Amino acid sequence: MTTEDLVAHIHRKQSFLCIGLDTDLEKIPQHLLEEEDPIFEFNKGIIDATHHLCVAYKPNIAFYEAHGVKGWKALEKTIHYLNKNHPEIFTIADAKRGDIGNTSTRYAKAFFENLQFDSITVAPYMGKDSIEPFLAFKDKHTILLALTSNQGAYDFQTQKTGEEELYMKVLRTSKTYKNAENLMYVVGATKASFLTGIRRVVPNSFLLVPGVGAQGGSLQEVCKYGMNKDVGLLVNSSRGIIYASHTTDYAIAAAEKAGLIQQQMQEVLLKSK
Ligand SMILES: O=c1ccn([C@@H]2O[C@H](COP(=O)(O)O)[C@@H](O)[C@H]2O)c(=O)[nH]1
Repeated sequence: MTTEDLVAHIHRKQSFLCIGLDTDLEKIPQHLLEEEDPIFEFNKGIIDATHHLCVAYKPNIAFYEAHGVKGWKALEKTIHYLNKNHPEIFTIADAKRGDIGNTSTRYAKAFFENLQFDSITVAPYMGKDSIEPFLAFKDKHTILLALTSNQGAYDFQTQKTGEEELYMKVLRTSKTYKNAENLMYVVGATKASFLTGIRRVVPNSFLLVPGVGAQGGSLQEVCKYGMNKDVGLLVNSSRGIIYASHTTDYAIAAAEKAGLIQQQMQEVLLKSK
């Protein structure tokens, strides 16, 4: 998917919501455990109820890998279901990969070619030759971890390396990579006050912003400091939406939560006109 397609989709739906499919067998409604593939059934219920309210879905790969072959099959079914029924929706494999170039190429093939995701999250720690193999795929997007939402972000990411903080160095250096136009960045909603500085370095890039909802980040603050002329934001909520109810009405409850966020996003978009 091109960035232009994503921007048009955001304006059409008046939403820049990404719903996280962090599907946990211990949290999904009990009745689904009787299904042959409870993870897929849960995801299908969430997608059917919420697809008109969001522009992206982000399965976190850990929740699938934890179940071995069964989990991987559920992931495969989920991405096929999305691509077949909602091809306009931007899909993010939250896999946080990255390795020496030869290996990164295999990760890229696994998620971009085999599974047909539109994007993947990648850790920047191993540098240029670990990231460029992902960037080589046309109309696929590599979402680099810049400033993450967790407390541990302060251990390394905000520490100075020479003149600037490590996350700033990640932003600035990655802009010099081949096919850098295919880059997006993860910035946690819990770090909204950093967004002004981040926008000085990457004014035009899309930011994937996790951390509203369960982690307490503020949508309003993220929009205030992070929005650009193309909106430039995909704001993710996982648990806050998909576990709004733990019983048979889980999909309706998820749609209600997603609808509230979409309304707030619409208000922001109208005001920014
Ligand atoms: O900095 C980061 C990077 C990734 N995540 C992931 O996003 C979701 C957030 O889930 P919530 O339930 O909305 O808190 C989850 O998959 C994380 O692994 C992040 O939170 N922060």
